[in-house]
Parts: sequence; structure tokens; C-alpha cells
Amino acid sequence: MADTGHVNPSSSPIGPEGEDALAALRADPGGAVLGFDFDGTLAPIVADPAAARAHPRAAAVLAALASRVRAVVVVTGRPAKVAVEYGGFEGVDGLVVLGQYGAERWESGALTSPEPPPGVAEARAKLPRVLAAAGAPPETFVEDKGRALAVHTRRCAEPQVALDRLRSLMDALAERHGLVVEPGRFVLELRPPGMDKGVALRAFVAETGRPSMLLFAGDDLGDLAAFDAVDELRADGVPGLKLCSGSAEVTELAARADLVVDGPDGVVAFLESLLPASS
Ligand SMILES: O=P(O)(O)OC[C@H]1O[C@H](O[C@H]2O[C@H](CO)[C@@H](O)[C@H](O)[C@H]2O)[C@H](O)[C@@H](O)[C@@H]1O
Repeated sequence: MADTGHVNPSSSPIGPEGEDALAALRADPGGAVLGFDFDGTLAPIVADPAAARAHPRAAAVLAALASRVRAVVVVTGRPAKVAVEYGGFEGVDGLVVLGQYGAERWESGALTSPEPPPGVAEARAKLPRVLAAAGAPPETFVEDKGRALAVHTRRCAEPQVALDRLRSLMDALAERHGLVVEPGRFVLELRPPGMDKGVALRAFVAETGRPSMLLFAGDDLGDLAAFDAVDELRADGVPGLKLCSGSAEVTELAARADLVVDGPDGVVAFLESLLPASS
């Protein structure tokens, strides 16, 4: 792996533990595990969730890394199949996509997707009434992911105000039907409990074997659980790098990260800098 010291002029200085992790990656790339969020990290944020697509160079850089490291995994709130389609990941050899916060798995063209619990259908039936009761503006948009219902307010005139108005009624709806509310960038998702990106990443690392280093890159609140997993492995002696795809919308990840880069452009440029110059 290449030395990354002089690249990414727009990125924050990297912390010492992040430097250790990069040194471990250079020393033993074949033992490294690299994990990525999708929206906001590999794919630029857009107003319509169905219009999101990965950065034009994301699939190529993930493919190049996947041929050099032990494992590359995308851990996303999207259904795994949707992330594969929007990412252009179908042909990326070795890539694993864990969708719906780890409940689904796509690998080598095969998808595993468990049935949603009945609470999702119950909540789906009641959601329109809840949105009406909360006075949700007409621009409020429900993305039905089968296993989860994501209520988006990005297209509202005051997206944060609209989101805040929904929160307590969404919490009550989730509780009534055995679900949880997952907050994100101008979105509240109703989804089944018991799985998150940290649980998913820990299980993936346990399955692939103790890595020489672990990287996770994310941008949103749901990625904090994966950062927790990196911290836990660090405490167990595995070098770890927490990479933040920075934005003005979410600041919590930057505060926990070893390195903050400028959105998906910065993430892809950083990953390209890890490859030998001829790649
Ligand atoms: O875990 P992720 O891969 O980050 O997915 C989280 C949610 O991302 C999507 O919503 C976000 O991206 C949209 C497209 O850029 C944007 O319009 C929205 O405001 C963001 O919240 C996606 O639609 C959700 O299903 C994902 O769970």
C-alpha cells in the first residue's frame, strides 16, 4: 500500500491511532478489513433517495482494494440489493454488502434477506395517520424499504423543523409495534431492533478472522455504532481507523474520527491514495 502522508490537502490531520492503523495497512494489506457506509460516504447526498448513485470512481477503487486486502464490506441502511444497484457493485469481486443495518447480506450475486417482523406491516398501515397527526408538510416522503420505513424531510422548506415535529409520534409508533427509530440526515426510520452497524461489523470481523487493521468510513449517526466496534477492536489490540466523510449536516462523527475528509469526493480520493501509483 502507498504512503498517504502528502495526499488529501483538504482533510484534517490524522490522529496517532489512525497513523498506526495506516502503518499496519501498509505492513500487512492482506490482513486488513475495510468497511464503508453507502449514502453520504460512497454516494453523494441528493434530495431524492432513488436518485442517489455512488461516486463515479467508487466501484473501481473498492474493486482495486478488494483484490489487495482481506475483505471489503459495505454496511448500509439501504436494502442490500439497492446499494449494489445504486453503487454499481455487481461486478466488484469479493465485495460483501450488508444491507438494512446488517439484517441482509449480498455476496457474489446472492442475496440473503430475512422476512420482516409483523410490526413493520402494522406500522406501515398506521404511518399515514401519524404523519397527518404530526402536521407533516406535503413534501414529506416515505421510502418503503420492505423491512423498514424511512420518513424523509429533506425536501421540506424547513427539514429539521419537520423532522423534530415527527419525532415523538414516530417514537410512540415504533414502541407500539416493537420497532426502533433510527435517526439520520433529515430522515427517521422505523426498523426492527436487534441489529445495527456495530453488531454487523463485529460479526463480519469475527467471521473473517482477526484483522491486521480495521477501517470504517461513515458520515451519519447510524455509523457511530460501527465506530464503537472499531474502538472495541482497538482496545483489543487491533489497529483501527475511523474515517469521517465530513458534512455540515452531521458533526458527531467528525468528533470521533481519526481523519475527516470532504464528503464522498474526499473518501474516494483517500482510498485512491492507498493504492500503488500504477493502479
Ligand atoms: O447507511 P447509509 O448507507 O448511509 O444509508 C442511510 C440512509 O440513506 C438514505 O438517505 C440519505 O440519503 C438520501 C440520498 O442522498 C438523502 O436524500 C437523505 O436525506 C439521506 O437521509 C436512504 O434513503 C435511507 O434509506 C438510508 O437508510
